[in-house]
Amino acid sequence: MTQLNYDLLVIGAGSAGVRAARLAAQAGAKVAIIEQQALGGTCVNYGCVPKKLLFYSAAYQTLLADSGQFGWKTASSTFHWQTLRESVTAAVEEIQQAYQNTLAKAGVTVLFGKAKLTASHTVQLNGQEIHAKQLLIATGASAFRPPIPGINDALTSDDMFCLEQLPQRLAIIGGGYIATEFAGLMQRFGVQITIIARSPRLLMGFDAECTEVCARQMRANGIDLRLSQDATAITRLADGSLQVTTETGQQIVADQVLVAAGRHANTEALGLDVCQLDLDDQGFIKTDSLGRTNQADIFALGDVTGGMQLTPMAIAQAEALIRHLFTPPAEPVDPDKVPTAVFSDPPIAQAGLTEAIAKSRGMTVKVYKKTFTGLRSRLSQRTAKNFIKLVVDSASDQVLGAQMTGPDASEIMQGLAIAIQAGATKADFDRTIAIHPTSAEEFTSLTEVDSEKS
Ligand SMILES: Cc1cc2nc3c(=O)[nH]c(=O)nc-3n(C[C@H](O)[C@H](O)[C@H](O)COP(=O)(O)OP(=O)(O)OC[C@H]3O[C@@H](n4cnc5c(N)ncnc54)[C@H](O)[C@@H]3O)c2cc1C
Ligand SMILES: NC(=O)c1ccc[n+]([C@@H]2O[C@H](COP(=O)([O-])OP(=O)(O)OC[C@H]3O[C@@H](n4cnc5c(N)ncnc54)[C@H](O)[C@@H]3O)[C@@H](O)[C@H]2O)c1
Repeated sequence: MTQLNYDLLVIGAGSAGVRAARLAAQAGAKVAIIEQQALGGTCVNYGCVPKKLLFYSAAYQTLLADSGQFGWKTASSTFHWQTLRESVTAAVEEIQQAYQNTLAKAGVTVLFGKAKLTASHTVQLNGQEIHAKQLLIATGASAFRPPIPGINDALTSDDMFCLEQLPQRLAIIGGGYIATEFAGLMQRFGVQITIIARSPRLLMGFDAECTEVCARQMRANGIDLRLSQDATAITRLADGSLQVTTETGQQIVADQVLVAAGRHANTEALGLDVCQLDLDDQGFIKTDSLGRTNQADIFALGDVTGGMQLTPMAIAQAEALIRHLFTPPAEPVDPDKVPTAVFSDPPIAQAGLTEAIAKSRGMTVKVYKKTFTGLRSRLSQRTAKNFIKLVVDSASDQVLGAQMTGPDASEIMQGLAIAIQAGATKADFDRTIAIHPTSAEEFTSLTEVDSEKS
């Protein structure tokens, strides 16, 4: 059996693993990274990147539908899924290649195959034993299938990117990021959507008013939202369609079912028992804020550790760990400062604290918010409303959080996240000169609302 030795061995070449491996190699360590599928992990291959490309495609539906009011005489347009799917695949392959080049340039050895721990410093891969002084587990997460009869007939988000053809009717189980994003995309591509969500509203971690504005618009777009409904079974009917039954006896018939009920840690068959790593009650690897596990020299980062399952979070954790190992001290990532967006239709974005979180921590806050119609809707005649909100600490005037539902929310929020990170006050927002005419300018002129009365 061949033996290989490294300073750091990374398992999983997704957002967390690739960043950690590259930085460690640049700091002078002898590093190898093991990947069982494609470089780039979920974000590049089955997540952020292909999803956002579908999102851009879906936006054309709106633009084309409204173009007449803006003076364009267009021939009737049709949507061709296979063309989009092939363009997206080609773009993803280019990014995989860019990852390969980046790792090679940094001097990281890339090994393909499924890694399994055989001792706390030893991994088995394709019949080889690999030893490392330090081990980093960055194996990510995959779609969780709730244990209900027929669940194996459901698709996961991974499957959505390789569909041969789009279904006419899609039932989506779940009310989080993936459910709302795919509902919006597929609806724009002409698929009839029903969402079956256990929660009383969509996107429970987001501001309730933001999600309400989004849900109202989703309904207006024709999406059937069944909230507070727990799916209890999926049954294949005689004509090949699938029927989802809920706890309250509702029955939804569709051609395909997408399960988007959260993601579970990729730790199965990894051999974690040989090093007695502590896991939480959902199976995620327990770490401290710098990625240290209960075992010396074994670290874990990204989705496999639970918490905020976002690419920038995985990358920031990797940067903090490598700083801790090579150029200490390192500052852990502050989850309160992680902005996020849902690429739903309309999109939602937030930075900092929501009103509910701030209040649950006993903070006294002032709330500023506004519902308005974007200028574009004046010509398109759309009824969609934008909603924006600022949460401000009453004592210091510091802006604790910002939220938005509406077009470009994610792009606008990235700028606001910088202001919040820098500790800007409401007075700073107010004395900022607007860029006119934009939706973002509304953030510079918000007046207070008594959130208890509104
Ligand atoms: C549909 C979807 C859309 C998303 N959209 C966004 C978005 O818009 N913005 C955002 O910030 N986040 C988004 N995310 C979340 C984001 O993709 C993840 O948070 C991020 O990819 C996590 O990175 P990671 O490195 O922890 O894990 P991953 O990227 O999942 O990487 C883990 C890698 O480990 C490999 N692996 C697992 N086990 C083994 C083994 N035994 N041996 C070898 N290799 C192994 C896997 O094949 C995988 O490549 C989305 C996720 C999904 C599913
Ligand atoms: N734009 C982005 O940044 C983005 C996009 C997609 C995914 N992601 C990441 O991926 C993660 C996974 O996405 P997700 O949408 O699968 O998870 P999620 O945690 O966002 O939502 C899961 C949803 O499934 C529901 N649910 C759970 N068990 C259920 C059951 N048995 N029956 C019915 N409903 C059930 C929950 O109530 C919740 O609404 C997200 O938490 C997010 O971190 C991020």
